[in-house]
Amino acid sequence: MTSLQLSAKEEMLEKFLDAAARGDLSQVSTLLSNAPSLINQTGHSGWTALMLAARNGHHHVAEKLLLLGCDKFSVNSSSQTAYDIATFWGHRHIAGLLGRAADGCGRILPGADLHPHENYFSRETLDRQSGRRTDKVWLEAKQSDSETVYLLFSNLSPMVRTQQQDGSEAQGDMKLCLFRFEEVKDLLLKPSSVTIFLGIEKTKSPSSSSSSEKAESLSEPPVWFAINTDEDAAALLERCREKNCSFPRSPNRDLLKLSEEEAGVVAQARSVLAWHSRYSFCPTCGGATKMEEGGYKRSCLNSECRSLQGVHNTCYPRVDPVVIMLVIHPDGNQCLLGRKKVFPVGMFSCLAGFVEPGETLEEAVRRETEEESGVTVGPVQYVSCQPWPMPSNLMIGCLAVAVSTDIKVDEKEIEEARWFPRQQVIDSLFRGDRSVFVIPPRQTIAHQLVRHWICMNSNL
Ligand SMILES: NC(=O)c1ccc[n+]([C@@H]2O[C@H](COP(=O)([O-])OP(=O)(O)OC[C@H]3O[C@@H](n4cnc5c(N)ncnc54)[C@H](O)[C@@H]3O)[C@@H](O)[C@H]2O)c1
Ligand SMILES: [Mg+2]
Ligand SMILES: [Mg+2]
Ligand SMILES: [Mg+2]
Ligand SMILES: [Zn+2]
Repeated sequence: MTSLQLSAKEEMLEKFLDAAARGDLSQVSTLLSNAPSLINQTGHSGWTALMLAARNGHHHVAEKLLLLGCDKFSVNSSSQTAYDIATFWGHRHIAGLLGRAADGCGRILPGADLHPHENYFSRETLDRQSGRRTDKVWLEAKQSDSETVYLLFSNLSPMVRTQQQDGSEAQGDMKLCLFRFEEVKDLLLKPSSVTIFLGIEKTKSPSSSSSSEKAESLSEPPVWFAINTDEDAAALLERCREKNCSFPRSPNRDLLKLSEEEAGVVAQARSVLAWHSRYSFCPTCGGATKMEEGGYKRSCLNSECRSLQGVHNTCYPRVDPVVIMLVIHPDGNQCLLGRKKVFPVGMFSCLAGFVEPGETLEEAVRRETEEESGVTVGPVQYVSCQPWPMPSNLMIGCLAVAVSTDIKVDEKEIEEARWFPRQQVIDSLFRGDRSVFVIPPRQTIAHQLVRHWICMNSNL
């Protein structure tokens, strides 16, 4: 492609985005009929036409873009969808349009917020195909298929390559190293390796595919597996043809640099691999176990073991539910955030805690808030959840309303907790002001809960 062609394309994109931002429906329609691929493209700011229409309150443009199949879930560099933007700028009619489920679910679940809140670590790019896990013949055939994709984990860390050499922390700076069967087949045979089936790549929407693409899509998309091995890490890195590869040492920080798609795959793979590494022996009798069902089951080898009678949850990968809550002051204008000693300087986050056996989510929110801050909580509302693969938590995000306001922290866990006025939260969240406090990164559900609260009532 020549630079002239490239600039003509760029010019057309600029025109298209500008028309969407101005609400010029006829120009948006004309440009799209000439170049349909413009629909999901972003400009320098990382904003799509839909985001610009949502920002400026152009309902008719947003409606047209949705009708033509644009992706309403894509996010800008601040992780905002068009829905977030419409809500933040107070364009409720557009937020309503974007939040509406196409199949009329709104009638069946009146009053429900049907806009799916997508958190980091939650995007599902693979179809897990759980039915295939018991098909040993199919799994074995797929393991040696030349199209199959392997992720390589060492000490539960995936091999990644870093794009930037300046130690940048930005999301997308890290990419997973992908391997083929030939490159890892020796590892599959090692008794100490654990190989799990992740799923099949999801196919793209068939609506716009040409006939040649349709023929191609008849063959099954690539299958993904993950291997965890205790082979020497330096020798493993030599297997990769890419430069700047490593196994990140600090998952809590480093795994936040992946793209949304790759983070979703890692959330699944790391949690299941961590379960295998922690549950080598049968929790019921202490006997040896064997892996089954593509890595989604471990069965005891002791034929007398009680875990073999009926269904035992010890045989399946564990998930630990954790409630995480943004507690709102009874005046509606302050929220409760706390800090642990281990947090980076100045950082305050939502309170959180493990759900205990025999406890509802609402009770867990009330108990943990009261334990950690001394504040009593009344109504609790679920917002969204986030898999947190360190090693296998499910963070259940809630808003809660306080009925008492005096703070008395549990010093064993929390160093300090405070009520933060809405304006201070806005300054930290949107203006990057670190003078009062620092909010956790946007990949955390804590950040998203705070953002949700601010956007919920904003009419700026
Ligand atoms: N993604 C986010 O935004 C975010 C924010 C805050 C916390 N988190 C995660 O939530 C998790 C729980 O939060 P917390 O530490 O405040 O919980 P918490 O307040 O319940 O306190 C943790 C303590 O509970 C005990 N405990 C009870 N059940 C446990 C279990 N199943 N596993 C481990 N420990 C258990 C341990 O003694 C542990 O030290 C942490 O692991 C943290 O990584 C994520
Ligand atoms: Mg806690
Ligand atoms: Mg606690
Ligand atoms: Mg607890
Ligand atoms: Zn057993």
